[in-house]
Amino acid sequence: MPYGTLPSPLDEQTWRSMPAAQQPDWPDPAALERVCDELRSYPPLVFAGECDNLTARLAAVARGEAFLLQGGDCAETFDGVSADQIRSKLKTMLQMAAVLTFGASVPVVKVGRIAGQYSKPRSQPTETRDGVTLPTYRGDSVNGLEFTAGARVPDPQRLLRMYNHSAATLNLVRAFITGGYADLREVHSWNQDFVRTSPAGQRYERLAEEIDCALSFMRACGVDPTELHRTEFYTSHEALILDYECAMSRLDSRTTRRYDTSGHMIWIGERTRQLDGAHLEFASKVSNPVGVKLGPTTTADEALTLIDRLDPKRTPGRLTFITRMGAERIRDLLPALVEKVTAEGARVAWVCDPMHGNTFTASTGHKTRSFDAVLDEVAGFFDVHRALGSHPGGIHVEITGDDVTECVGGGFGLVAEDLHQRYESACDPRLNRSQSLDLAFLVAEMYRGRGSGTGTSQGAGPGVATVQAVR
Ligand SMILES: O=C[C@H](O)[C@H](O)COP(=O)(O)O
Ligand SMILES: C=C(OP(=O)(O)O)C(=O)O
Ligand SMILES: [Mn+2]
Repeated sequence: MPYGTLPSPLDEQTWRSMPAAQQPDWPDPAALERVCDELRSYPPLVFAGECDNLTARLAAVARGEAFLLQGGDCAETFDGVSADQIRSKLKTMLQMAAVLTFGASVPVVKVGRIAGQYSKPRSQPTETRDGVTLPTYRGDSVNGLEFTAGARVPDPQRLLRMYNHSAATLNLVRAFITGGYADLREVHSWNQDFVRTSPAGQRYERLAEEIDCALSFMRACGVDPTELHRTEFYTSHEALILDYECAMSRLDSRTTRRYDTSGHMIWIGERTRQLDGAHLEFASKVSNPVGVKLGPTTTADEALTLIDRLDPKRTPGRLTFITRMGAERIRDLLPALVEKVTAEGARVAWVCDPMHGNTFTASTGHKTRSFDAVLDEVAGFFDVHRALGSHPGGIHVEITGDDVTECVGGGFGLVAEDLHQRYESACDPRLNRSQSLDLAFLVAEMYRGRGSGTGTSQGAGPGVATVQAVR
């Protein structure tokens, strides 16, 4: 048994005396407590040793020896837990990783926003439609997306469903990863349903042929690429609902260190990274690799305090800074943070989230993002890190394997008027499969130093009005 009920100093509870932002207003605290007791009795979803392995991989990212691809839905939904949907997400991540590994000649650490990404911080506590005001949707772990008073009441039973849906998802992901689906020799099969219809698919197919040639060459040289049969794939989510994360934390019987066993990596969001807040306190007590989103208001001193609190021993791989400044501001805002953190001697992994600083409302009323702005933020991220000699360590993206129409631009030149066709996200707009692959190719070029790392924002694209920036 990897986990036991070793005596706990109750360290994991210290966050309770601190302000916790973005927590649901559970109507029945006793019902919540019963749910948490039940969660505490459940097996962990991940094993501490796996979290340590991911820390080691992220240490390579921090040292400049690997690249992080972290991606998936903005908000997973319970209805989305089907074999088809899980396969499709995984396939897209594997294709992006193949493009990056081969195109940029760098090991890629694959981390899904998956098997736990069910909780959402929101800008507003309420939402009004046609004169009716209800609490906002906070993710399937908390309330329902349907716009009815009943659905929007927070229900702690949903935390149990989050556990079960995460377990089912993780089970299938593990089966695919270890059972041969993720074998690099399957590089063509991930593309089967896609190649004919899409320029990105066709470009991918050419790359897959090159990979085949490389594998044949290795075999001809007597190198047995059986290592390629399996890959590593890790899970991550925003550690938002602290009652859940706390109930899922366990002491590792090998080391007596505490881990949040709801996922391999957790991150703290832009809205919950207060230095005196409960989220930071909780994260400081668990040994998983931790990410922190850094938005445009982040000061260098805040970044240094985050390092002191979360990574006092300066363990490479423990802390990942996920910057999300917006395409227009990254070149101005990122250098000071990187310079001060570097001067302090901290070895964090720097990762770019080019999604959350580039959200706006289209003329049609849809919350969207422009592919050009996403690309431009990544280009700015590369520009800054290249100029400062630090390592552009990865991307953190909201993507799906489906051909949705949620972000404008990309290979098919989606415009605002297209967005209604397949807008399926429960929260933020995701890059569809073709846009995700396009991005992977362009990032691979930037990594190799050939791409437009000096790009400028090309605006929102035709037919799209920037009505209102969304934080
Ligand atoms: O995913 C991130 C946040 O939950 C999201 O961007 C907030 O969106 P909102 O501004 O619609 O609340
Ligand atoms: C809420 C999110 O991002 P941020 O905290 O950066 O706004 C997210 O990643 O979905
Ligand atoms: Mn999001």
